[in-house]
Amino acid sequence: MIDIQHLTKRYGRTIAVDDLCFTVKPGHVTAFLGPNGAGKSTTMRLMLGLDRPAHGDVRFDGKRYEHLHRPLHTVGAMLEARSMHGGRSGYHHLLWLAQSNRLPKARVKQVLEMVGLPDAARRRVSGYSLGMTQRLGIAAALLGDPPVLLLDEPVNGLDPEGIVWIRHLLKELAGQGRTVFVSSHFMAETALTAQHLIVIGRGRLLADTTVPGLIGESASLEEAFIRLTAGGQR
Ligand SMILES: Nc1ncnc2c1ncn2[C@@H]1O[C@H](COP(=O)(O)OP(=O)(O)OP(=O)(O)O)[C@@H](O)[C@H]1O
Repeated sequence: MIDIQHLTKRYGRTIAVDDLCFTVKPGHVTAFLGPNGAGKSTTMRLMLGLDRPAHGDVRFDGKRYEHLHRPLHTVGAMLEARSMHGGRSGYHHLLWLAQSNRLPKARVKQVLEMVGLPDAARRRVSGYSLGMTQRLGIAAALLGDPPVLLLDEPVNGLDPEGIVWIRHLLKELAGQGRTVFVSSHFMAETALTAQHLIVIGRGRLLADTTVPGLIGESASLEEAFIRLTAGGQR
C-alpha cells in the first residue's frame, strides 16, 4: 500500500503539489489523472525520493522510499522512459541494473520475455521506438519482482497491440495482489484498465474515486474528467 500524507512541493512561486493526501491499495489498478502540469510527475518523483517535498511524506507499507532495505524489490518504477543510456543494448541496460542490485542474470531474460522484447534485446537502445523504450522501462520496473509499481504514462507511444498488451499486464500484476499506480492521459484506456482513480488539478486532489463514481451522469470518463478539471491547466 502507498500512503501519501500532506505532500507539498514548490518550485519558486509555483505550487506543483499542494497538500496531497491519498492512499493506493493493492489488488487493483489505480490511475493517476490530471491535465498537463497538474503535478503528476512531480508527485511520482517525490514518491521515489528523487525530489524533496516542502511538507508531507510518502510511505510504502509504512516505510519511506529512502528507508527501504532493497528498494528495487519493493517499488518498481518507470518515470522517464527515455532517460536510458542510448549506447547500451536493452539487455545490457537490464543486466547492469540487475547486477548492481544483486539480482540473478536469469531474471533479465524473464522480464524481457514478459514485456515482449527478447528479439530487440541485443540492439542499442538509441535505435528503439518510443513503444520499445516503454517496454524496456517496464521490464526494468519488473526486475525486482516488486509488490508496488509506479509507472508514469506507460501507454505513451504504444501501438494498438501494445496498448492491449499493457492493459492485460497491469490487470495481471494487480490481480497478483500488487499495488499498481499508473499516470495517464488516455481516458478511454483508463476506463478499461483501472478501478481506482486519483485525479489532481493544479497540484490539488480533485477526486479519489472509482471509474463509475467519476463517470456519474456523464457520457464517458473523458467527458467527466474534462468537466472535473476544466480550468485546471497551468
Ligand atoms: N524542475 C522544475 N522546475 C520548475 N518547475 C517545475 C519543475 N518540475 C515541474 N515543474 C512545474 O510543476 C508543475 C507540475 O508539473 P508536472 O510535470 O509534475 O505535471 P504533470 O501533471 O506531470 O504534467 P504532464 O501531464 O504535462 O506531464 C508545472 O507547473 C511545472 O511547470
